[in-house]
Amino acid sequence: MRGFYIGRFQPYHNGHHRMVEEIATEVDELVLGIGSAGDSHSPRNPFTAGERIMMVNKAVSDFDITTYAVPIEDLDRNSVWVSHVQSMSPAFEVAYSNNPLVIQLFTEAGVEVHQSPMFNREVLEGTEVRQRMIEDRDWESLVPDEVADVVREIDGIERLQRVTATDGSERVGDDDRDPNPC
Ligand SMILES: Nc1ncnc2c1ncn2[C@@H]1O[C@H](COP(=O)(O)OP(=O)(O)OP(=O)(O)O)[C@@H](O)[C@H]1O
Ligand SMILES: NC(=O)c1ccc[n+]([C@@H]2O[C@H](COP(=O)(O)O)[C@@H](O)[C@H]2O)c1
Repeated sequence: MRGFYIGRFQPYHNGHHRMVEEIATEVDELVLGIGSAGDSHSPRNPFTAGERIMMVNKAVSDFDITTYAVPIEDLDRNSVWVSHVQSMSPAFEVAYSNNPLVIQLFTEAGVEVHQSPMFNREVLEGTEVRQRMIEDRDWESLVPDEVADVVREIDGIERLQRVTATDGSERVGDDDRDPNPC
């Protein structure tokens, strides 16, 4: 049986890895959807699809299943997103997600969805990993070694810190202003 698991994987961390470990007991092939594939170089999505494919491929190579990493770009229309995913991915029988919107869209499209427990979510969260990267605190212990190697290879910490920094020109309250005052 072939499964499908999508995430932004910004970066791929030990929570994702535990989830793949569990999924590997249920399927013999797994498609790893690299979500929001067009996004990169921003505080929430610092890494490119290609960089995330490197992280995922290297990290899952020890598991005893066949995996395929497939980049999936976002669409403005949720109602056709599952068809978009299916058009890009090898066919799959079951989708894995803990994301309520993803679960809803797959369920409405008639695709079986399995959820998993959240593993050590207090720290195993992409947001927490990126925050630690920005603050030069220990992030390596939250990701597989292969992912840490990729982040170092691409100078990922320097990039994230730079795209997160402001140039000091913003004023307090700027974000609250109506962009189209009439
Ligand atoms: N610690 C975890 N245990 C189990 N599943 C997780 C864990 N962290 C994320 N997931 C699940 O993996 C999928 C992909 O998650 P995603 O790539 O958005 O990671 P995230 O940690 O939620 O990232 P971010 O904080 O950047 O939004 C989602 O279904 C999410 O619920
Ligand atoms: N309309 C859309 O493009 C659409 C809908 C649902 C999920 N997604 C994507 O699927 C991925 C879901 O992963 P997360 O569980 O990590 O949020 C994200 O990249 C998200 O942007 C996209």
